[in-house]
Amino acid sequence: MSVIIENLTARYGDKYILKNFNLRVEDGEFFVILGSSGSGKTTLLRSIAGLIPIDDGRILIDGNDVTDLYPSDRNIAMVFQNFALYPHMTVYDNISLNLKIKHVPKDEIKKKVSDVAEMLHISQHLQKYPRQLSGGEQQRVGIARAMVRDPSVFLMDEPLSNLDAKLRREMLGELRSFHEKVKKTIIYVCHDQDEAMALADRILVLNQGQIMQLGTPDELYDHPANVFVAGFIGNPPMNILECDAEEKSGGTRIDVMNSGYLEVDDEIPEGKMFIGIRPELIGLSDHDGISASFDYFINSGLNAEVHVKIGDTPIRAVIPKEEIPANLRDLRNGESIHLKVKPGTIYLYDRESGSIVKEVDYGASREIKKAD
Ligand SMILES: Nc1ncnc2c1ncn2[C@@H]1O[C@H](COP(=O)(O)OP(=O)(O)OP(=O)(O)O)[C@@H](O)[C@H]1O
Repeated sequence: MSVIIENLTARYGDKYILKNFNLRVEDGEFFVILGSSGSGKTTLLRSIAGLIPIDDGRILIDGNDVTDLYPSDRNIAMVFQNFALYPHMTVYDNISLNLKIKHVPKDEIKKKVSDVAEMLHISQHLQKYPRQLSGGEQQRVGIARAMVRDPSVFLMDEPLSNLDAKLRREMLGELRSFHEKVKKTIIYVCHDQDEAMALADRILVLNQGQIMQLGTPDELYDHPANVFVAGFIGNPPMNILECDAEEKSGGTRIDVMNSGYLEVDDEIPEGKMFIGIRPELIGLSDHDGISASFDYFINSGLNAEVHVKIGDTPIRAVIPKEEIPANLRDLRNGESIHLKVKPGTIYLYDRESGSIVKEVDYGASREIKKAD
């Protein structure tokens, strides 16, 4: 079912967290709210759940105004970061508790619990206590407990953040397939862009209560609308560097931190901006290109993440295995190195507002010229 938020205002004391906030989540969407700590994600989720009072605005679930309803009457279920299971109850009792409170007949409870337990691969644990389960299993119990209530909307607040990296990866896949099975609206809060990219149909990037961008994972990755999103999406994130654009016959010359320049055929407004270059587009060169100094590298086997600096500004390059220079291991910290930019999209952002000025297909047009 759809969730519509109209002109929501929420504050703690005199501190406004969300002001005239509007959002529409479509029926059946896996919708992720992504933002760093303190951006207002939990406040937004709790407002939808009815767990905190809101100052102004309306919340509609499936077209019905639920603003004045108790959380229990909103037909939503929440899954929390800390699982919040009752330690003295078995898994079966934890999952079935809400149904018992609602006096659902015993047979029906049994069938519902057995169905969700099967779907979440926890059937063999129903008679155990939470402490006898791994973190991932406990989290599945938390989801099962939300699921048996058959809500219209699932609200999930960082449900995977207490799990170790390997388990979190596994759970990402399971959550996606869970969503495909139940086809319910899920609103999911997290601060990890990898998690958001893996799960979401659409992502809302939130910063200090403001929507920075809303779009599909690909839209956010391919067309980040501002430096905030550019620096948030992508792992490692995009390099954002100061630059200065100057018109040059038939194109533009972009000076990068007085350490080198790129020439593009596009016409770009002249002046100081930020240039955004994905780490995957940066290569190393022996002599020409943008001057930088070597810092260190991390070899992942598949590629090398090379860290360099221009002045105090760190820059990351991700070099595929086959392009790693033979002398990389010999480079010393502080040694002079040169960067080249491979053909691909580069981004120019306004220095003041941080908004996108232009996306430029760097290198492509010149390659076409060569082909002529
Ligand atoms: N009960 C409260 N009383 C006062 N201020 C609060 C309260 N809860 C949250 N805040 C403040 O509101 C702001 C937004 O908090 P919120 O929990 O919504 O952020 P978040 O994006 O979910 O962060 P995190 O990822 O750290 O949970 C923060 O500055 C926080 O300190």
